[in-house]
Amino acid sequence: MGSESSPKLPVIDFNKRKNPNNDNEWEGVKSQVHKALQDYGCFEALFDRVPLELLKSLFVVLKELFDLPLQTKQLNVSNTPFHGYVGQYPQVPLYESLGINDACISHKVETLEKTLWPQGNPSFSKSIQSFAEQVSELDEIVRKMILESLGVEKYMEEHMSSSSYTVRVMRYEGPQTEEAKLGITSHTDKNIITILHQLNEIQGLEVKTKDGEWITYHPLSPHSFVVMIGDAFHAWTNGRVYSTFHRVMMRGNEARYSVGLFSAPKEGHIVKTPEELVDEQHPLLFKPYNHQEFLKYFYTGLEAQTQKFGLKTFCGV
Ligand SMILES: O=C(O)CCC(=O)C(=O)O
Ligand SMILES: [Fe+2]
Repeated sequence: MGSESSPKLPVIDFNKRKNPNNDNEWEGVKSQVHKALQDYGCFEALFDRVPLELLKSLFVVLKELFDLPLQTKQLNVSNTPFHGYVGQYPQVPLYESLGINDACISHKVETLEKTLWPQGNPSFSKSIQSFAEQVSELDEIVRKMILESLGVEKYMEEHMSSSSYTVRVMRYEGPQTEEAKLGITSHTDKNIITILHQLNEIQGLEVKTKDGEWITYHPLSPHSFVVMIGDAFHAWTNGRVYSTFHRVMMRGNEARYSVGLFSAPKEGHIVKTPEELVDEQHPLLFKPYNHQEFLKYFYTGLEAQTQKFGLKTFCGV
């Protein structure tokens, strides 16, 4: 099958300054964002406010990080499941990742830097923090556009202040064969919004459409990011935006490196759908739930092993 007939993710250009004061420009992009997140739960964003030099230095420092001894990487622990060092799983032997919680807060990132490199590695803290700061602009724009599209922008401040940012860095070993091997199992993200960037030329991310077809992501530009809805935003919007299943499939000899910014409800926060989003046509889908408790339930039970939509079993109405 030629690439022309292959399905593609919607592409949305954020490169002109998207400013709420320029109504036409903002409204045009907003309706594209709303449609893409309703239909696909994700899109490819062209977003050039993250300098290429920063992405290059991030790539260099991530190679150094994953080359550290396993015992050193395992020093990055977290109370929240799937937020510290993750790897060495027999089901996904190619996968390794490391989470940097509160990635916009300098002393938190610097503490992790000193844990991983007691002699220091300022390039790590600098590039992680700059990435988080710059990409969080896009996260905020997308969240504002969705709240406005749904007529619930009055919740914007509360929505932003009840969430925090984690950066997660990923490495997928090349399987040394052209036969596709699982990099990461098909899953929906559990957080609010995920913004992913592939740091080298190695493809692998695949997104499942509502029709069950897998779309392979081929970034159009070095400024491409994938913006993806997580379960917490799906629940909060009462299903108006869709959290999509995705996975990584690896081929060939070379390792794939990617990085993501994950906005998520703060520890202890209860995700509760605003009453304005519940009516006869849109009955409540999920009862209010504690995000942290859901993560514990999901990652300690059998749910994580299956392809089921765990939030439904946890708090579906
Ligand atoms: O590496 C990627 O492109 C995808 C990673 C991913 O799906 C995740 O970390 O949740
Ligand atoms: Fe994911």
